[in-house]
Amino acid sequence: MVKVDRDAAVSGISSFGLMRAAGHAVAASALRHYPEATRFVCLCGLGNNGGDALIAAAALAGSGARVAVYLMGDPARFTGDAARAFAAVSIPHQPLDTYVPTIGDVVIDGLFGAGLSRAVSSDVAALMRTVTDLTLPVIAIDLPSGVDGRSGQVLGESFQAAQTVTFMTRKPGHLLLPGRTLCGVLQVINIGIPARIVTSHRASLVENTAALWHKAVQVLDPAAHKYRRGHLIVFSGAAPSSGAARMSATAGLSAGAGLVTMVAPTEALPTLAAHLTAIMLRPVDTDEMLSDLVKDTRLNAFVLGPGFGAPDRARRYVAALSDRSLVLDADGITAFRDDPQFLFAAFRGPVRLVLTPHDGEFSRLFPDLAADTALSKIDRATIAAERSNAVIILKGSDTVISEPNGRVAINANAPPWLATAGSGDVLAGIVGAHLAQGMPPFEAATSAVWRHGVAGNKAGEGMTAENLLRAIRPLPRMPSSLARP
Ligand SMILES: NC(=O)C1=CN([C@@H]2O[C@H](COP(=O)(O)OP(=O)(O)OC[C@H]3O[C@@H](n4cnc5c(N)ncnc54)[C@H](OP(=O)(O)O)[C@@H]3O)[C@@H](O)[C@H]2O)[C@@H](O)CC1
Ligand SMILES: Nc1ncnc2c1ncn2[C@@H]1O[C@H](COP(=O)(O)OP(=O)(O)O)[C@@H](O)[C@H]1O
Ligand SMILES: [K+]
Repeated sequence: MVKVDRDAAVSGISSFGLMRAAGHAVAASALRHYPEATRFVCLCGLGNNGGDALIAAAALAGSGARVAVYLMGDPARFTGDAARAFAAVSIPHQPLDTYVPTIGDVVIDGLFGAGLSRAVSSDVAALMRTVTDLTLPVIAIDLPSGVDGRSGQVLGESFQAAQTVTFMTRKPGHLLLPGRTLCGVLQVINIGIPARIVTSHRASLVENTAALWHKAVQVLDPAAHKYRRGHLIVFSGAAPSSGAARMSATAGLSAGAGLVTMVAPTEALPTLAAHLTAIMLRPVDTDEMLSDLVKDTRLNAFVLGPGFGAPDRARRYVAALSDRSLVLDADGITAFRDDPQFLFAAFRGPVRLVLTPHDGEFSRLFPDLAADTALSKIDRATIAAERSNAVIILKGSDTVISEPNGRVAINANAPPWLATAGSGDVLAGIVGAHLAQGMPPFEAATSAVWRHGVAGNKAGEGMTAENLLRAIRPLPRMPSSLARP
C-alpha cells in the first residue's frame, strides 16, 4: 500500500483527498451501524490514521452527532495530511489520558494503523483494556490499533473492534490470526485509487479464493475414463492406525481421483478390506515391492504420512518416490525430523512435493523458523518453501500456502470446527486427488485447502471427519463462482 500511495500521488491524485474519503467512509460506517450512539469518541494518534479519525469526527459532528476528540500527544507534531486535517477540523480536543470510557460511547479508533512499529505504551494498553471490559463498540480505522498489519500479531495490546474499515484492499493482518478476529466485521472501501495502480502492485501475496486456481481445475471430458482422472496411491500404516489413511483415501476418491489404491503391509489388509469398497488394496511389505509398484507410471500422485508410524520405512519409501508427486503429511513429516535436509535434497528440481504441517510438525522440519518470533506466519511459510523446494501448507485456522520463490496465499474460509481428529487426513487426500488430476502443486494445494473449508462449512458445527468426507463438493470452474462461501 505504501507503493500504491506513492504511485497514486505521482499520478496526480491528492493524498489529502484520499484521507478525506477514508474519514468519510468511517463516519458513514459509524452512523449506519450505531445510530443509537450517545456519543462518538474519536481517538487520534499523530499519524495519518489519526488524520482519518479527525476527518471522521468532523463528518460525524456535521451530521448532528455528539462527538468527542482525544489526541495522543501534542498536535504540533502532526505533519503532512494529518496536519492538514487537524487545521481543517475545528472540533475541541482533549488529551487522550483524560478520556474516561463511558457506557453509550462508540469508539472510533484512529490511534495507529499501518504505521504501528512497536508495542503500544502501558497507558494506551490500559485504556484499551477498559474499553474492552466495558464492551464499548469500537470502529477501527484501517486496523484495530495494536494489530500489526503485516503479521496479524498484537504488539502489546489491541482493541477488539466490532467493525474495521480499511481501504482499497485487505492486508495480511486482516486475515492472519489473531488480527482477523480482532477486526470484527471488515469493510474494504474504495477511496478512489484507480484499480490499475492497485493491481500493478498486487503482491504475490493473496487471499486464497477461486480466482487463484480455477483455471487449473480439470474440466471433465464427456469421454473421460478413470485413468484420465488420475490414480492416487495412499500409504497405510499398521492395522490399528489405518483409519487415518482410509480417510485420506476416501477423501481422494470423493475429490475426484479416478482411482485410489491403498498400499498397506499385508497384516493390515484384512482390516482395510473390511472397511473399503471402491478403494483398491495392494500389499507392499518391502522396498522391492514398492519399486515394482511404482514402475506403473499411471500412478501419478502419492500420499504418505497419515497413521503411517514406521519412520525408517517412511524415509525409504519417500526416497523411492522422489521423482513423483507426493503429499507428505503427519508421520511422514515427523520421520525427517533428524535430517530434513535429506528430504529437501531428494526433491530438488521441478516442484513435486507438498508438505502439510501443522505448527508442531512444522517445528520438526524447520526448528529455527518456528523459534524465530520476528517472523510472521507468511515469512515462515515462504522461507520454508524456498528451503524445501516444496509447496507448504502451514495449517491452522489461518492456513498459509506458499510455493518456492513465488506465490503465497492466506486461507480464510475454514470454520473452527475443522479442528477435529482426522480433518488433516481428509485435507491430505484432497491435495493428493488434485495432484493426481494434473493440477500444478500450488494450485492443487490452494484449491484443496479452500475445498476443505467449504466442506467444513457444509458439514457444520459438530461434524466429525467422517461427515467432512461426505461434504466434499465439486470445485468451481467458472469465474462466476468466484464468490467466497
Ligand atoms: N491508501 C491508504 O491505505 C491510505 C491510508 N491512510 C491512513 O494512513 C494510515 C497510516 O498512516 P501513518 O503511516 O502515518 O501511520 P499511523 O498508523 O498513523 O502511525 C503513526 C505513527 O505512530 C508512531 N507509532 C508507531 N507505533 C507506535 C507505538 N506503539 N506507540 C506510539 N507511537 C507509535 C509512529 O511514529 P514514530 O513515533 O515512530 O515517529 C508512526 O509513524 C493508514 O493506517 C490509514 O489509516 C489514509 O489516510 C488514506 C490513504
Ligand atoms: N481453529 C481452526 N479453524 C479452522 N481450521 C482449523 C482450525 N484448527 C485446525 N484447522 C484445520 O483442521 C485441519 C487439522 O489438521 P491436523 O492438525 O493435521 O489434524 P489431524 O491430524 O487430526 O487430521 C487442518 O486443515 C487445519 O488447517
Ligand atoms: K486504528
